[in-house]
Order: sequence, then structure tokens, then C-alpha cells
Amino acid sequence: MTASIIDGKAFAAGLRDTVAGHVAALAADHGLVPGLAVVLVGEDPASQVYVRSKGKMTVEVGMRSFEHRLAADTDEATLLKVIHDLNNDPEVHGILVQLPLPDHLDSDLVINAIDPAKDVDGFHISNVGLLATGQKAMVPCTPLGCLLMLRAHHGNLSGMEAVVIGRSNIVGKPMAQLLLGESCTVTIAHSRTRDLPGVVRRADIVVAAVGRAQMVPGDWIKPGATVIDVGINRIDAGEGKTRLVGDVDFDSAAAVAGAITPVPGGVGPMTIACLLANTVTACCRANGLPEPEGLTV
Ligand SMILES: NC(=O)C1=CN([C@@H]2O[C@H](COP(=O)(O)OP(=O)(O)OC[C@H]3O[C@@H](n4cnc5c(N)ncnc54)[C@H](OP(=O)(O)O)[C@@H]3O)[C@@H](O)[C@H]2O)C=CC1
Ligand SMILES: Nc1nc(=O)c2c([nH]1)NC[C@@H]1CN(c3ccc(C(=O)N[C@@H](CCC(=O)O)C(=O)O)cc3)C=[N+]21
Repeated sequence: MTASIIDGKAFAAGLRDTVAGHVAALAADHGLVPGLAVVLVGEDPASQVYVRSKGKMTVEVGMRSFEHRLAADTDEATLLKVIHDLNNDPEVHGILVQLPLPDHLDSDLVINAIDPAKDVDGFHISNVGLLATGQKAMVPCTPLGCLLMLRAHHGNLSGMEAVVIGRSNIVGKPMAQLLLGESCTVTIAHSRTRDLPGVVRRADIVVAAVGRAQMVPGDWIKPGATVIDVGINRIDAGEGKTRLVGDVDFDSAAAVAGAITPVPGGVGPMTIACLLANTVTACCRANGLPEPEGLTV
């Protein structure tokens, strides 16, 4: 079998078009422009690239983009003041604090200082709790993007065996919650899991969110399974060059799977599109407007 490719790049372009339509309607009907603020502490080059591309896409869909770049040695009080001001700024509907933060800052404390209604990452404890109890929340962008692609590919996920590899607060845990919400039978695997290959072989849906380049080989994949590769790993490509690969060994997995997301061009672009979608959702909720269908779950 050769897997069909789930084209996250194309899917994300479609979602951004939908978002742009809603943004235009908010301006025309209500004079509203959704605004997204991104806070970056320090000078990590990978984060800078990511923040730049988010800013560009935010503007492309017609929204306002606010960037706050703070020095790596910024203290907690200064960062909390920036967040406080963004919480109180009516032009800002979404706030994202780029993670990881430098070690001297307490990321739980910082994230929980964001107004939950503006927490477009869905990392604030109240959004985590709302998601876990099946209530309306801001849903974390990466898992939301994965779910939108899974739904588009399968329609109904009810009763499917899903294995999520990774239990981070930003990907693994919320992904598992969403799949549970779809009535999948969900297993969360991690570094202490015994017989990971055996666990993964049961899965109709595999979501790999580990951060280890090409760790999941094709012979762990059940024939016909759907593989969602969240991993973003930069590896040596020889001649002084590097390239991006996922947590899945794409070639061997694609020979067995029914469908698979590539890296790059899979989950990554969907994450950014979902961030824009969450900002529109937050803007509608903040203004008491009905929120557009299809932007969240
Ligand atoms: N495409 C996108 O938009 C995004 C991509 N990413 C990428 O996704 C990957 C995961 O990110 P994130 O969740 O933040 O990473 P974390 O490092 O926070 O979590 C990694 C998880 O993988 C588990 N793990 C580590 N080694 C193994 C192993 N050998 N076997 C099984 N499980 C293992 C860890 O287990 P334990 O808890 O036991 O330590 C942990 O739960 C990274 O490559 C990251 O760059 C992240 C966010 C967005
Ligand atoms: N508060 C917070 N929220 C996040 O959502 C968040 C974060 N912090 N910190 C870092 C991770 C990582 N992340 C990515 C998003 C898009 C791509 C992406 O678009 N990747 C492209 C490739 C980009 C390239 O070529 O470098 C792709 O996969 O095709 C990658 C990684 C969001 N994260």
C-alpha cells in the first residue's frame, strides 16, 4: 500500500481563506478588525522565524498583528505588565506567548496571567479544564489542526483506536482530549511506555508528538492506519545543509499507512491557520457575535 498524503499546506491555505472571509465580514458588518499579539522573549532563531511567519499571515488574512519582542533577560514583572496591558487592550483579541520561555521565567505563571478569553493557544488552566470537561474552550492550535485534518479525511472518528505518542501540555494531552471527544479509544504513550511498537501497532490513528527525528518506523504502523506527524526536527543533510523531518520515518511509514501528513507541509501550516481561526473566534465571542462555523470544534 502507498499512503495518500494529507496536504496540510493546502488544507491550511483553505482555512486561511475561510478566515479571511470572516475577517472581511466582521469589518463590513461590524467595523471590527481582529487583532493578534505575539510576545517573544529572547532571540531563539527558530522562534524568530516562526513569529515572523505568523505576523505575515495575520496581516494577509486582514487582521492586525502586534509583536512584542523582549530581551532574553526580561524579568517576570516586566513580562506580566506586558500581558496585563494586552489583556486590557480592546484592539487585541488574541495573545500568544511564544514557548519555551527562558529558564528564569515560570511559564505556568505567565500563561495563566493571560485573559482566558484571549488565550488563543488554549494553554490557560481554565481553557484546559473546559476542554477536559467537554465545554466550549479555546482549543490549542496544533491539536485542533490535527483534528480538522482527521475529520476531513475520515468524517466520523467514533470507535477508532487512537495512539498519541507524547504527553506534553501543548500537544499530546490536548490531542488526546480532542480524540476522546470524538469517541476514539485513546492511548497516550510516552518515554516510559512499555512495548511502544506493540502499542502503536494497534492504532487506526497515530499522532506522533515526541521531538525525535524519524523515531517511528513503518513496521510499527498498522496497514491502512492514518499517521499524523507533529514532529519538527532539524537534521543534518550533509554539505553544511540541514532539513526538517518529522517524528515518523516518512518513507517506510508511507509504504504501510493509509494516509500520512508530511513534514514540512503537514501539521505546521495548520497550526498557524488555526491560530488565526482562534483569533477570529475570540473576537466574535468578545463582541457577543455568533461565532463562525467550522473554525473550531
Ligand atoms: N507542527 C507544529 O505545529 C508543532 C510541532 N511541535 C513539535 O512536536 C514535537 C513534540 O513537541 P512537544 O510536545 O512540545 O515536546 P515535549 O518535549 O514537551 O514532549 C515530548 C513527549 O515525547 C515523549 N517522549 C520522549 N522520548 C520518547 C520516546 N523515546 N518514546 C516515547 N515517547 C517519548 C516525552 O515523554 P515523557 O513525558 O515521559 O518525557 C514527552 O511526553 C517536537 O518535535 C516539536 O518541535 C510542537 C508544537 C507545534
Ligand atoms: N505559545 C506557543 N504556541 C505554539 O503553537 C508554538 C510555540 N509556542 N512554540 C513553538 C511551537 C512550534 N510551532 C510551530 C508552528 C508552525 C510550524 C510550521 O509552520 N512549520 C512548517 C515549516 C517551517 C520551516 O520551514 O521552518 C511546516 O511544518 O511545514 C512549525 C512549528 C508552534 N509552536
